[in-house]
Amino acid sequence: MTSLNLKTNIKGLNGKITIPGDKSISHRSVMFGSIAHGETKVTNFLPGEDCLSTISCFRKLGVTIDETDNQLRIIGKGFDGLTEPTEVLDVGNSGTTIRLLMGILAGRPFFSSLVGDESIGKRPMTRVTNPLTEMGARIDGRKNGSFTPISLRGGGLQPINYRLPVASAQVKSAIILAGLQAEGQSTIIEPEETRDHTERMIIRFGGEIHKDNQKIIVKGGQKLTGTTIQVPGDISSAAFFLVAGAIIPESEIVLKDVGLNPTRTGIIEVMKKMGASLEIVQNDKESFEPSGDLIIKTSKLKGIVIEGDLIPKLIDEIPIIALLATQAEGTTIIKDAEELKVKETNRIDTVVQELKELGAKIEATEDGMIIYGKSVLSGGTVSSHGDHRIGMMLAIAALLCQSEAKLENPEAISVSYPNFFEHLNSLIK
Ligand SMILES: O=C(O)C1=C[C@@H](OP(=O)(O)O)[C@@H](O)[C@H](O)C1
Ligand SMILES: C=C(OP(=O)(O)O)C(=O)O
Repeated sequence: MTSLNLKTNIKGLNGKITIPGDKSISHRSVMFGSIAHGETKVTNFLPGEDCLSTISCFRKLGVTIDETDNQLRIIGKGFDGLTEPTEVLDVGNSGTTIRLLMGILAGRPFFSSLVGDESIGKRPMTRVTNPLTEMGARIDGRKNGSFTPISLRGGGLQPINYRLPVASAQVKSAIILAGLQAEGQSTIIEPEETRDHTERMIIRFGGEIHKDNQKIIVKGGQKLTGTTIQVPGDISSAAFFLVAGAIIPESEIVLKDVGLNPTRTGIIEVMKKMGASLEIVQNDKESFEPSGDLIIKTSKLKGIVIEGDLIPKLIDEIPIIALLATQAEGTTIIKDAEELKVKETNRIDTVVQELKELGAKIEATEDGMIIYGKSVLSGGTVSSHGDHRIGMMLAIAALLCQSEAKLENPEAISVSYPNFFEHLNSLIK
């Protein structure tokens, strides 16, 4: 583990950056390319560590995947073409990889075992293993099947009618992927709408799925066909520069080709409500995932309440929204965000602890946090705690710090944004 001296006391972030590919869509492009028949070509694939873990797992399942310059060529042989792995499948730090992969493996009549890093070892898996077991998969794992390492023997799945106990796109997607292999029709009801990239992928790969508000219906036994996927920029990565542009004096940043799927744009809604000077130029090119350019300028902000069905649409952006709120006049309250406790870290605790260290006035609550603005950030030594989003949030916070700031374990950032510091430095005069 290393530490990095961060840039502090900056005025003016100016310029244009092209945000790297969306992590959720990159994962799914590998998975769907693998379970479809024929060739899939992916452009603007995110070469972050999480997505590389997904590639590595599918190669171990017998799929040929060529990767050059953020482009993939995947030779899919259908669900039936996946083969029993001779090695353990290592998902690294990636919750999306393990949970969606279990949905695919649940339908495969062979044995596999899954492990991940220390953080994955603390994240709950029964939310996925319970419905998959109900469908007929045989799954076991540490602490009565709750945590990795996990072993799985799939095949012979029955369809399911399932009401999700938590709003989670990973759980929904795992059941959809198992449902595609079940005998009959499955129905999934989500408590709040979550990101719908899996549903869009099925249609892009020539399959069928029906959505009626929060009710999703998927038929088993469908044959998917390889296609081309152009991955848009990741709005969750863009979020760091949206906030940086809004809070650093004398800034104007253009973010090119950012994904604008309405199930992901909660951050835009929040920033506009807080008074940010944010312009959206929607791309008109026809795509299965909408995108556009975002232009952000230094803004005068006010505190707001963030809660309810907006939370799943900005769940990964809450750490950086907390920083934004420290620079708004008045109080910001974030509620209904208990899910933050089971991410790469307990993000309620890590955000509060690290922003406090820099001088922010912020307190944790049972389901979120309260941030009192506007506060002056001083400086100090902070840590990513091995969580990429905490690391990037702290690097942006440091830009406002009046004295030195040091980040421990900055390496974690390469999980979702390997060239983050290169992009940040290109905007500093
Ligand atoms: O489906 C996905 O790609 C993701 C869903 C979300 O997790 P949950 O489903 O656990 O909310 C999100 O936090 C994660 O970064 C990516
Ligand atoms: C929670 C995240 O990812 P995952 O669940 O895939 O580890 C994230 O990227 O913020």
